[in-house]
Amino acid sequence: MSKTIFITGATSGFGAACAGIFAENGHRLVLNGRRQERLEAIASDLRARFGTDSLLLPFDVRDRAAVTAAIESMPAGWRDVDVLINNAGLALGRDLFQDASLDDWDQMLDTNVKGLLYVTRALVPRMLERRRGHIINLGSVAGKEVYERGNVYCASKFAVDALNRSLRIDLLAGGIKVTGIHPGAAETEFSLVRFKGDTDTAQKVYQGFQPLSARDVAEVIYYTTTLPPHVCVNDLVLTCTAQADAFYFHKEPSK
Ligand SMILES: NC(=O)C1=CN([C@@H]2O[C@H](COP(=O)(O)OP(=O)(O)OC[C@H]3O[C@@H](n4cnc5c(N)ncnc54)[C@H](OP(=O)(O)O)[C@@H]3O)[C@@H](O)[C@H]2O)C=CC1
Ligand SMILES: O=CCS(=O)(=O)O
Repeated sequence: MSKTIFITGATSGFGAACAGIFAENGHRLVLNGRRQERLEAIASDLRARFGTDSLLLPFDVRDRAAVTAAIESMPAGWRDVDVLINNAGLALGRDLFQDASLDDWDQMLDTNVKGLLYVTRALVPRMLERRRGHIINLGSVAGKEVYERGNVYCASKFAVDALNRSLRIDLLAGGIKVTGIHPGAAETEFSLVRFKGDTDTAQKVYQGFQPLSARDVAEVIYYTTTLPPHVCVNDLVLTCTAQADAFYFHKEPSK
């Protein structure tokens, strides 16, 4: 049965890979991100390859009024969202607490925590009316353990972890599934964003080991949506084989 899958941050990385895997499997998509031209290119590619129907909602998840207006503007036939993937997010900087930028902190907390809350709060009432829905929130290994210079990014992902647990309790009687997905290092645009366009520094993050790909993460997310209605993956940490936790990697020296 075709489901409606709402993906935030679908212009890149995990979000774009999720769009691809759900399209391949016959589902229709509500795609969000700030870069409208990328959303259009992804939707057009998926329509050509799989005949996928997509509704594009290009808004900034930090803008509460824009989130509400976009979700209220969804045509009637699109409002029954079966799976919400709260994926939009970012890290900015890798600085000691005392050196870090307050603007970076604001952007991380506003996107990773408040953006997730705004989108979820707008979609949950209809899920509860239908007694059906699956909310999948992208946390991180950084939301399970803190690391040096991770301070506010880690805090934002610990907040996601807390919200997963809290939502699961509050929505329990409504029959809504809540899944936390916590990837380790994955090569996407994440490090390029974190290091503000410094490609050398971004590439060094992934040297000496094979990181997860966006597709690896999307396949695991997709799997959690294929289980019977009475089965929910509550919390899932996935790393590449060369990563044990937020700190420990096995890296081969560069040749
Ligand atoms: N890559 C990694 O190693 C890991 C990443 N994560 C988390 O996974 C999620 C996806 O990251 P990843 O795919 O790697 O990174 P990317 O940078 O490749 O993708 C991030 C996506 O988020 C969107 N986004 C960022 N800010 C906003 C905003 N204010 N409003 C709407 N969309 C926004 C971007 O779209 P646009 O710029 O067009 O708005 C983009 O589509 C993030 O939450 C990240 O923290 C977790 C663990 C590991
Ligand atoms: O969330 C992303 C992974 S890491 O950079 O914090 O290890």
